Amino acid sequence: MRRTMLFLPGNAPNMLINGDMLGADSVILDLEDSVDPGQKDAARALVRNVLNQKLYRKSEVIVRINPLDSEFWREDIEAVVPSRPSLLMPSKVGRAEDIRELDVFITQVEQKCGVKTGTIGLLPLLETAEGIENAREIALSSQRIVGLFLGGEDLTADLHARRTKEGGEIFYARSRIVCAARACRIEAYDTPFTDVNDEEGVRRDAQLARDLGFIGKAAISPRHVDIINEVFTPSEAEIDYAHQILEAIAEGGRLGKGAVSLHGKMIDAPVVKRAMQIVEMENAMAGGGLVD
Ligand SMILES: CC(=O)SCCNC(=O)CCNC(=O)[C@H](O)C(C)(C)COP(=O)(O)OP(=O)(O)OC[C@H]1O[C@@H](n2cnc3c(N)ncnc32)[C@H](O)[C@@H]1OP(=O)(O)O
Ligand SMILES: O=C([O-])CC(=O)C(=O)O
Ligand SMILES: [Mg+2]
Repeated sequence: MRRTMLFLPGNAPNMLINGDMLGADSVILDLEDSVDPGQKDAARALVRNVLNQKLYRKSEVIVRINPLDSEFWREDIEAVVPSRPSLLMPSKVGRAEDIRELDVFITQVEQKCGVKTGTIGLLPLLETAEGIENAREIALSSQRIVGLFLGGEDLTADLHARRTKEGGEIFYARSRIVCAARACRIEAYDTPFTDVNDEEGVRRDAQLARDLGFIGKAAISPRHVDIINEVFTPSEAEIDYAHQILEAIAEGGRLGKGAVSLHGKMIDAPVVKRAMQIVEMENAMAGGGLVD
């Protein structure tokens, strides 16, 4: 499960040291926008140390790298791939060709440092109008890709829109990313909510994302982690209802019915599919494992 993905600036040792204790399923060690251009070398060295020392035992480690039109991305990859993060998050991905170029370079670095080809996965960050429009082609551009990630802050700037807590300005992008990801049988992950102090706001924003089909969400503050985890974890009531649905349809099946009524609501194949998704999540939680 990647319910909560906590961003940590790659040049903030105090945050990096504590990052594994904050309850996030994944951490995203950032070499991009939270690191000043003059600090990129220092951040790479720090992130590599964190990876080599295996400071993260509970959270999956993802490294966000600089965009392909920057001078930094090759050095980012050379610095961290030998230390094998689970995933790289390329930022501001606009086109499938960007990912293909990146894939070739990652393969070269993997070969150079004796890492098996294809070990490093990719979670592209789509945060430009071009990236949103090309979401499906990007999703299909490399076997390394495990999901698509929405970056609402840069996207809003690129759209010349206004960022609101309600998120109307990114509604289309959210839906498009979920649809493109699911069309390619991968998952979609939502942008962070940036008001650190607004706990109700982050809860509402996470609920909206889950309703739309995202299976996890970024956080920029440890204060958002428990809330996001809760929203993306099926509640006991949801799990109980899912089991009731499976029992009701099994009983219907014995009577030769494909649609039955449960508490006045119609239960048929798509409702059963959704119930099975909840039960799968319940089982994944019980297993406690990370999934791709
Ligand atoms: C649009 C984008 O690109 S988002 C992704 C890039 N941005 C980031 O990575 C930013 C990550 N977050 C942060 O840097 C900070 O949380 C800020 C700047 C947003 C807010 O900073 P502050 O107001 O100082 O946070 P706050 O007072 O809530 O911090 C409380 C504690 O949590 C720690 N903390 C804050 N954010 C994080 C984090 N993301 N990860 C780990 N620890 C953190 C602080 O170090 C502090 O610890 P301390 O009490 O031991 O000193
Ligand atoms: O990675 C993210 O979700 C945050 C980000 O860069 C953005 O919103 O521009
Ligand atoms: Mg961004």
